Amino acid sequence: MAAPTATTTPLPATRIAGSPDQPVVRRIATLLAPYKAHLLLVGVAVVVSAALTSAAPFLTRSVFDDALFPPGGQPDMTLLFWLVGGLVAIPLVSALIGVGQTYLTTRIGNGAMADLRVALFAHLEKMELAFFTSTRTGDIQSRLANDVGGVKNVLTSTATTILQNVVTVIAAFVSMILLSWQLTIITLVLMPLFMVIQVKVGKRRKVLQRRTQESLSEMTAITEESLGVSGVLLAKVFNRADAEVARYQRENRRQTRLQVKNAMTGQTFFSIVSTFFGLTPAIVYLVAGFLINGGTLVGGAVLSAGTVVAFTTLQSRLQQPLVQLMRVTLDIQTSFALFARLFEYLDLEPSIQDRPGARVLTKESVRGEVELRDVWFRYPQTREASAPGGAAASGGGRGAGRSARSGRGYRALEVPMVTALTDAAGANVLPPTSMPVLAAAVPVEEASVDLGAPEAADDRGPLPEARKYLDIDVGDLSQVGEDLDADGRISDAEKWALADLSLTVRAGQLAALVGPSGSGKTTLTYLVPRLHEVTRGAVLIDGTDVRDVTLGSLADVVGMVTQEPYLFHGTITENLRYARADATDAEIVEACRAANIHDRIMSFADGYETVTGERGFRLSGGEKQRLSIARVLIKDPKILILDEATSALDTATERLVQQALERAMADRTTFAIAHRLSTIMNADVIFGIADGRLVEQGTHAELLERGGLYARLYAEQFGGGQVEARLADAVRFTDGSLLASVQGHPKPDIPV
Ligand SMILES: Nc1ncnc2c1ncn2[C@@H]1O[C@H](COP(=O)(O)OP(=O)(O)OP(=O)(O)O)[C@@H](O)[C@H]1O
Repeated sequence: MAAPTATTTPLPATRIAGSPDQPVVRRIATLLAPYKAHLLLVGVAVVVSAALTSAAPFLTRSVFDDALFPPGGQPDMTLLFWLVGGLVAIPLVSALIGVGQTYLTTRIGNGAMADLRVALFAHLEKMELAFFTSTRTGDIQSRLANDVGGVKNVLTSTATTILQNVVTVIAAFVSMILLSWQLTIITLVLMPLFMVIQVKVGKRRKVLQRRTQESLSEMTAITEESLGVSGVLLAKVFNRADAEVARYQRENRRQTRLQVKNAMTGQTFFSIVSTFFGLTPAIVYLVAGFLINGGTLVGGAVLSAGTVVAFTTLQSRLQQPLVQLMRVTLDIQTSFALFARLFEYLDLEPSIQDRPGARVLTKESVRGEVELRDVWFRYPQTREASAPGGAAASGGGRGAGRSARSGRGYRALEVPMVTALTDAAGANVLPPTSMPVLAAAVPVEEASVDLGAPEAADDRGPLPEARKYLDIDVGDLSQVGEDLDADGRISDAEKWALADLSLTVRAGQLAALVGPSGSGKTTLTYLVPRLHEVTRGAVLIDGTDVRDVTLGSLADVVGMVTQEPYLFHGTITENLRYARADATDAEIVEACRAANIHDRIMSFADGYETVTGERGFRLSGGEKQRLSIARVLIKDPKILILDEATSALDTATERLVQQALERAMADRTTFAIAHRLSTIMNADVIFGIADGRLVEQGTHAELLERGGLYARLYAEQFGGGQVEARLADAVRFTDGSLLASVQGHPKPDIPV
């Protein structure tokens, strides 16, 4: 079968990134739409207080021209009382309105911000796994925290500030024209120039803001990577703490520089504007003198002392809102950079989601047969939400690689266990449909599996004939795929993680996946719960394409015990109830007993209420594995995917984990990425995977007889049947004996 053309999920055209500001404005408006009523109230408050503020200068004029210095000569005290009363009432009422207005705007702003944050969080939860393996956690966190926080001001007060100031400016402007249009022209003559400069400053600030946020992202990412338990451990082990500090310091300096630049951009401009407004009253007095002297007032209007005083009062009142308006406009322009970053994430289309009309898979109705039919899969290209800076994926930090591929210890090949599974459903499950495909594609002989020669026997300690298989060179095994390249099946340009793969596991069977490191075993298992989506072909459960059922119901049916079990910071009970919120205490204890972890839990001072610590770091690898097995038992899925990961276990806990796994595998379809000989021997079917292809399948006996990939792996990894499993601190032999090792190398002189 020819390799299908690659179909990577394209990044949907971002409607916001790089587009003009207009769509952003509309989206911000959408964000504020639920708060229409509040906004209306704020509008009323703004107009009322602006009207009151604008009325004040007219009262002032009357104080001078009608009450204090009336044409008749004597002050009019009654009128003066009324006018002073008005002048006192205006600031009082304005202050009260101000309190209400602040309450409303704070509610609107914080509410909209919370909505945005939740929308972002919910959207990110829907993103496919591949997005997270290629995006740094710190970048995601930074957008949720720093960027959303950055737009807070815009959402909280900007709309009101604009409205308030626009109304004030308009009212003051109208009043000024009413008082003297000539003087008004003097005051506003430089405004157009100011506006042009302001737009330019805004553009510069926007660029700076984007860079500042990217730098903040980088800082968050560094913190997240370096100050997490794993990061600290890594830094300590490699003595890189100083280097980590230097990295953080460098980014901090950049951040400081950007912040200062950001703050200083436009300051000169604002100083000039303020100076101009400060000088205006003096200019007004001078021009007033010329106007009065030259008799140039149109229509014989009189420029009274009161008018001049009222005008300069208004003019000085105009200054503040005008400057504020300019600053706010600048803030908005700047905040667009933040909104754009946020909307970029919101616009990312999850590449794996429910199809319209997808049906619900009920646990009760599922038998658990799993078929992979002509499956081709390649990892999608990294999606970068943020082009400049590339913090999303390309960041040169050490985390980029780490998050893209979780680090794993050495392992030449994997093999399973299970003694309790006595399913008699037939050992070889090669379905008639896939048989020809397999035969035509990669019969094991054709795959030219070159596993390299076992190391020469030496005489280091006991069981020399077994020991020679313990130091397999992973590189040798990884060459398998290159042979396929030579056959032209997988070209260099199109490196498929899985290619032309068909297999079936019947309900209740145990299927062991074996093959060299990087051959695609994990990838294959991830296709079943749709953590990754097949590029071509299909994965079927009981004959139903997994794409035709809802993701939620699929997750209910498929359970996983991964290599590095994840526990969140919380109590043991909370971690276990994550599988099923309504699990009773009795069910939890029962699952823990079955997973061989109950007694250990009870030995902790706080028992089931023991806090597991960040990512369960307070627990040993074996304890975490058993807890994660208990968790999957509580979930009770029909299909189980498990990675035995024996290399993380020590001799003391390995047996406990093995027993727990045996119980977990019973009565359900199981895909085991097998690391134990007993699992392989007990498997109903063994699938040999090399370079993303199924190169052979059958039972242990069949595959041994065939003398292909499995036979070689069996000889080298399992010492031809003498090695049961490789553990963190020893090698366990099938006869029960142990050989202590350091980093996988036998140390016969260390007694176990
Ligand atoms: N998220 C990813 N993005 C790109 N490539 C990936 C990703 N995860 C795995 N790969 C690649 O896909 C191939 C198969 O990897 P996979 O983890 O499935 O192998 P494996 O057989 O489970 O290996 P191991 O036994 O070491 O766990 C490898 O070449 C690996 O580098």
